[in-house]
Amino acid sequence: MPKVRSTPGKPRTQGFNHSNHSMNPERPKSGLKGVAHPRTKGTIKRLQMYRNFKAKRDRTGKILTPAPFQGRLPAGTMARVEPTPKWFSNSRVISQTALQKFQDEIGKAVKDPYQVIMKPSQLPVTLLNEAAKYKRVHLLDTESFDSTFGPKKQRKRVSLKVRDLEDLSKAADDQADKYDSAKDLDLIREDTGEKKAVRDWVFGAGQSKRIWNELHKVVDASDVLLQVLDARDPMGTRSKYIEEFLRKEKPHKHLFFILNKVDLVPVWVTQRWVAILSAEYPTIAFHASLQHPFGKGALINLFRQLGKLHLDKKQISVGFIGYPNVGKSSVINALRSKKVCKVAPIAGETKVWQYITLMKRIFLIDCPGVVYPTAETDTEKVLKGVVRVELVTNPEDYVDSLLKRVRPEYISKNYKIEHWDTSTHFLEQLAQKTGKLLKGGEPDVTVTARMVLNDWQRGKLPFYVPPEGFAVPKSQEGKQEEVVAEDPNEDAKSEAPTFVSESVKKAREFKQIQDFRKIRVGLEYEQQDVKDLDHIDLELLEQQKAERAAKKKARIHNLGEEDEESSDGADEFYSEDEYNEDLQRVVHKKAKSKKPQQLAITSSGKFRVAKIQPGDSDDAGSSDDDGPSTSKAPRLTAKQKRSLERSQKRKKIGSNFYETTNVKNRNRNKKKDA
Ligand SMILES: Nc1nc2c(ncn2[C@@H]2O[C@H](COP(=O)(O)OP(=O)(O)OP(=O)(O)O)[C@@H](O)[C@H]2O)c(=O)[nH]1
Repeated sequence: MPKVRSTPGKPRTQGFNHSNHSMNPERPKSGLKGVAHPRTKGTIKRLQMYRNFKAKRDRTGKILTPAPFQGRLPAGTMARVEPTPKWFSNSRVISQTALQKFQDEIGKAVKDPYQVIMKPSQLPVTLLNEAAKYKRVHLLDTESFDSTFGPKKQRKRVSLKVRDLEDLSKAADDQADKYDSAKDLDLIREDTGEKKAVRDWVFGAGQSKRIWNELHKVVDASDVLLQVLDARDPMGTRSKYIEEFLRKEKPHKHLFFILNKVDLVPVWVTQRWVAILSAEYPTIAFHASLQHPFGKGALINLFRQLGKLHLDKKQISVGFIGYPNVGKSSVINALRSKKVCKVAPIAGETKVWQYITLMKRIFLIDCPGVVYPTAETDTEKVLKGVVRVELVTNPEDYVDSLLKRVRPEYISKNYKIEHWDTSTHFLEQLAQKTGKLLKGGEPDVTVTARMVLNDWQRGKLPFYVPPEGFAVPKSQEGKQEEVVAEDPNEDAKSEAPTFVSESVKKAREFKQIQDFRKIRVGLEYEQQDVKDLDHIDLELLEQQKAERAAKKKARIHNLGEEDEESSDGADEFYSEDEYNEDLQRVVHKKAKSKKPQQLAITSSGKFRVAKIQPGDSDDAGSSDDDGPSTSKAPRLTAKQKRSLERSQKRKKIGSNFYETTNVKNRNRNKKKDA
């Protein structure tokens, strides 16, 4: 029987479609002859969609049935945009005053190195910079109207700088006036026999493309950057270039200063430099030593504050950047109390960046020393320790400047030489004294000069650049002027504010006031170099100390009942000694008690005691495999366990072969005993 359709030629609009047509999503899959891979429903629907989105045209191309987007509504009908709020989901309108307030307040916070903006990516930061609004569309800058239709469509027009003959003669006259024969490279000059010496390659140290790449890798990988400065010459080892780069290009990265080697300068100098530098960036004085570190507590405290501010981040990377030989690797070693980075008294010891884990969430990155593009002379490079003394060709050339920088009393004391006229005279006397002689008893000036320069680079000769605002003693005025005149960072110096209370105020807000009296100065300074400390922060320090002691007492007293929620002053300063002391005391106390409690150190550095719940899981970061603990024994964090182990360990000298080596029969004797 023939099929019956309601309207011949039109597709079926209702009922089941049983046809075997390949575009029928309902067609039966089985029994299709000659079809190896029948189309799935999804494919058919997609193909239908393409078909429906195409306009149907006749042979001449005239549209018979328009595609949905090509249709025109008949005159008089109204087209409406669907009234839904989703059209506005990505935008928000704020009033002009609110925008102004946002720009003022966030703008201030962004520029302040003492403030941290949390989640900057979620703020409309482009609103801060009005220029950004206009910077977005640069269509005409990148592509002019002439080249819009491709390079071949460009109209070739001769570009002439002048329009007529008059213009041309005027331009020629102007050029003739400006001509400077000294700058003319094509001018053939008479050979005077005088030629510029080729610069020694050693003076290019720390400037190679490779080192700069390393620096940029570290900058990119770090959330926080610590610029390590040498306390003897902080402005000379500081890089305005990097600071500017970070401020403009990476405003979300925090920059701090570490004033290292504070054991080599008088304490008041450290105090004053910290105050000067703190006006610009938070500064921490540091002595990178494994035995007697200074500033470690303050730095760890800073990391903890940062960790607390960025609880959303899994880890915080801290990059150490700075001049060669300022002690970046040493600071890392001091923080870890262990030799994890290679350290040497010569520049360029760190070759590539390296990652070091400090805490569970804090990673440190050591960077090779970078020399920034400034107009430094070779003498400055040698005296800043940028170049290795053994590679310098004529070391005696630099001794003269060295003798001008160090007070004669210190030189006399160090080398037991009373008087000298010139640097050569000094070197000759020293060579005689130390037995550095050539054939025929001639003093070996070169080797002696190397020795003196090495002493200087290793911090054996007392020297420091006087901090700004320091009145130079009358007797030393001439010498100090020379030092100041040679300083390449003269601009930076004059920009630096004097010892203002503003910087002290900032440091107080930052809660990193350090007790400079604890610095162990390793060099003997005399006369004018010895000065009292400014008591401006010391009083505050005492006050803070008393407060902390009272709080600590209360904390120890209340230990067991105190809860994290009830604890206040999460940002309080907590020195490293106090921290270790507390840790030991609490660990021992808890280890003795048999209360079924779990002890943990909260992120705020407080001790939190929480009741053990049945089936309570281990701390996420704890990697100890001490086996399952019973509910009765106090559960300790990995750090506490390690500290407990350390305190219980017997002191050994040397090592037992069977304990340190993985040998087959290690437990043979033990079994026998059993
Ligand atoms: N007296 C004193 N010496 C320090 C201090 N910190 C570092 N040094 C010494 O300075 C020298 C250079 O230290 P490094 O840690 O290798 O310096 P660096 O900045 O990593 O050097 P590069 O590897 O060239 O980048 C070493 O001899 C250290 O012992 C400090 O606080 N006090």
